[in-house]
Amino acid sequence: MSGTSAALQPPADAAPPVRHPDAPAPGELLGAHYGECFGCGGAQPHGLHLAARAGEGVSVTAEFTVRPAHQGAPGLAHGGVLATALDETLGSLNWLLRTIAVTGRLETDFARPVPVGTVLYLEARVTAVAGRKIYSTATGRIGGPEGPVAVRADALFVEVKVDHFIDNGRPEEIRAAMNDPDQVRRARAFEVNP
Ligand SMILES: CCCCCCCC/C=C\CCCCCCCC(=O)SCCNC(=O)CCNC(=O)[C@H](O)C(C)(C)COP(=O)(O)OP(=O)(O)OC[C@H]1O[C@@H](n2cnc3c(N)ncnc32)[C@H](O)[C@@H]1OP(=O)(O)O
Repeated sequence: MSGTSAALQPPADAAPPVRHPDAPAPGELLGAHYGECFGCGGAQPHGLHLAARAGEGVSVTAEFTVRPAHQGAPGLAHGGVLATALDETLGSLNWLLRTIAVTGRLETDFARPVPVGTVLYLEARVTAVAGRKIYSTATGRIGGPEGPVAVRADALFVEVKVDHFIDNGRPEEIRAAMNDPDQVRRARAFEVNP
């Protein structure tokens, strides 16, 4: 079963997404947006360590290997972890729009069980943009990049300013991020006209 609720249908005045002229080239690894990120950061031992690459247009591909720390049922990936992999892949589309956006809504279909040890081959693309609202879709395949779809998601991301994090994040992590030149550079790389 699959489907998208009315909240994820782009409005009539939505526009096709525009790849930012300074977006990373197709094939380029995007790297982590934050080292402590559970989805993509290298500093989280049990994190997903998801590695995303720019694709054509406003699309990305990514791979995530399911490890024992990601189990829900014995030997199978936890659904929430798989949703995280989809969320993170969709979030990495920000690099191509050069927009900072956070997930407002994420609708996920779980079509097949995903065993520990599996490589999940993810693909995501932006389908439409309406003001601050960014509509996107993703799939995760198993057995290879052309294998059967195990999970899929449709999402609405909402554009925010860097202040969203500064105002809402715990002060110690925000302070550390603002004192880290690499982090400041990465945050700026997400912004239009940095
Ligand atoms: C230098 C130091 C600083 C460090 C900087 C670090 C840079 C890092 C760079 C990049 C980070 C990227 C991270 C990616 C990680 C993966 C993605 C995630 O997991 S993100 C985490 C989970 N998501 C949240 O925590 C959002 C929590 N929610 C909110 O904060 C708000 O609800 C927010 C921002 C989503 C919207 O709030 P509003 O007050 O700004 O705007 P309103 O008016 O409510 O919504 C705008 C439009 O969107 C629709 N909308 C909002 N939420 C919706 C929903 N759930 N369903 C449908 N529509 C929704 C509304 O109906 C409205 O539409 P109409 O303009 O009226 O047409």
